[in-house]
Amino acid sequence: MDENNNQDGEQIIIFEEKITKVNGEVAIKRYQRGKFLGKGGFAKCYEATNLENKKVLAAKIIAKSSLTRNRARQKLVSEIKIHKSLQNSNVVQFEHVFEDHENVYILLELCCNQTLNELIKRRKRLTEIEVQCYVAQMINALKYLHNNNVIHRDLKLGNLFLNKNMELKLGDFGKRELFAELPNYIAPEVLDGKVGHSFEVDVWSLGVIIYAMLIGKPPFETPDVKSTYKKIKLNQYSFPDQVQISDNAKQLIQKILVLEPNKRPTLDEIMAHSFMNSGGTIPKVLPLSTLACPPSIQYNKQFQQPSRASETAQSNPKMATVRPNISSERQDQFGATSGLNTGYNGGYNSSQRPSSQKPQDFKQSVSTKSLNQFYTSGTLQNQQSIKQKYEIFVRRWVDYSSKYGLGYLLSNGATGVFFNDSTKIILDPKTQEFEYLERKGTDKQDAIEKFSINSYPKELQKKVTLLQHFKSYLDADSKTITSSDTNDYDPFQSVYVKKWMKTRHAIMFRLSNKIVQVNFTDKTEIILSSENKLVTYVNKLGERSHYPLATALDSQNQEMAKRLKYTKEILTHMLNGNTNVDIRNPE
Ligand SMILES: Nc1ncnc2c1ncn2[C@@H]1O[C@H](COP(=O)(O)OP(=O)(O)OP(=O)(O)O)[C@@H](O)[C@H]1O
Repeated sequence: MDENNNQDGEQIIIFEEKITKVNGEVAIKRYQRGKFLGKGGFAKCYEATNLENKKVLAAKIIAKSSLTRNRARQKLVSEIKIHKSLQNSNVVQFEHVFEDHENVYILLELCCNQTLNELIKRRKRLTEIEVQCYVAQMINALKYLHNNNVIHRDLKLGNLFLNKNMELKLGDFGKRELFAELPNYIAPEVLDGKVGHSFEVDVWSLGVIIYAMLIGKPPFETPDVKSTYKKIKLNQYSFPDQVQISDNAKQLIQKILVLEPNKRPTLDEIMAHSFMNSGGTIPKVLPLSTLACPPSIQYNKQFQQPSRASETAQSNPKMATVRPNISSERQDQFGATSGLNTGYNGGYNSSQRPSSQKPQDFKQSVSTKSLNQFYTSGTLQNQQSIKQKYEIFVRRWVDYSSKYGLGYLLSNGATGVFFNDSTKIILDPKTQEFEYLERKGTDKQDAIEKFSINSYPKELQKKVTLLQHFKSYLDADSKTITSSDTNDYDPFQSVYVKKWMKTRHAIMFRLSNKIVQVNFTDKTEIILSSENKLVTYVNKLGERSHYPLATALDSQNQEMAKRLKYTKEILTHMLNGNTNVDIRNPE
């Protein structure tokens, strides 16, 4: 591998394949190493661009020094041999292999949306329509493998990749050390060391995967390998009460997870099971937005039986009403933005206040005592104007900063995005006009430009599309938006998130109306209006109370006072530009 610097001083790493022709001439193919994708037992994986045709691939680079053991070499050879022979729309495409004196390079189809393992970590669990979509694709891959007499033997969430179009791709054909890691997905007969175990081991793992996708963790998970073995061998697992899944889903898992291999259903039987086959259609692929959040109600409607589509229970993630006739149309909500795909690391979170916790009327909710104190502090302005400014806060938010930014919905109905490049966008819910804020040069203030959602400069296309996707997600629970919310929208005073930061215990927003809002993980909230010298506290039950800022720290309400102190601390960090702090628990 050669290392060089480009004009900007960035390091460029090139690796080359030398091909010696029959006539002795040497041809060289060059690849530029790109972003690091991950590390396996033997390989480091990077994006790699073929400099001849600019095709971007995944390169698994294996140091020859790690292959000193015969067994490791044999396993690598068998991985390459098997993988090279496979071609299926749901199997990671093997592109090429070559070596130099240092490394072996395996070039594969790039799956830039990571694996289902990262997806589940991010999303916690998936909805049934998503699980059906992934199971249908897994079955397609497994049928192909089994028809070609290949047993994968190492099916797990981490080997199920997602490419830029969100197609599921089964990868990693290099089962090396069987017991190298926690054996969560391994079939009991494999653990027993029974010889001749067959295709049914993959079916078992598929059952474990279905369980893990729906429940959020594998069924036999324990802190140590020995207890997991024991649980698998005794087939000891249960469905937690706190996660609701359909009876069809439970039945399918129970049918698959049986100790006797030949009693497990075949792949065709799984495909014909009522979990996969009870009305509606299964999307061929899922929208990119599902990397961060569940598909919207509108999206799900397209795949439900017409009779079910009108039911209000759609918000229930239990969706077992799909048939296995896969819809041929791509239903990618992000369609136009698929070029935005890059790797994805990190978290997702969202906060939503039940609609019953809509802000109460200012007059009713401020106690007479605190109001008196407030009046005497001499800062009271027109009560109506306070109400308006004071009421604008962040109602819902989605942290997708690992890729794009923070999306949020304000209490006045406006949707905004704080992009990772610090530009901001805020959409007027009534006129469908948006403001785009960008800091230019050395300016201290953001420059504000106004456009309509139907006409804006081409370079804003990705951002507007993202705004719309954030909006459709944040609006998904229509109960949280009422027309009275949008009536609060004041076109002359558009409010947006100016800064935000997250700690282990809270997320903090600083709004352009000088409001600081902190949402704690225990659902309590502080809203600090420096302009009105007012603190609003939302307790764990969603009840709101208001305190004059001057006396709030000494308040009888210890719970609130602690959180206010915490707010002041993070605010100081935020104002000093330290957004990467982790402050002690507010308690
Ligand atoms: N085709 C691909 N596209 C994108 N990322 C990939 C691709 N193949 C592998 N990776 C990523 O590269 C990392 C290393 O891959 P590798 O297959 O070596 O890992 P592994 O399966 O964990 O290792 P092992 O084979 O030792 O179990 C993984 O984190 C994986 O997510």
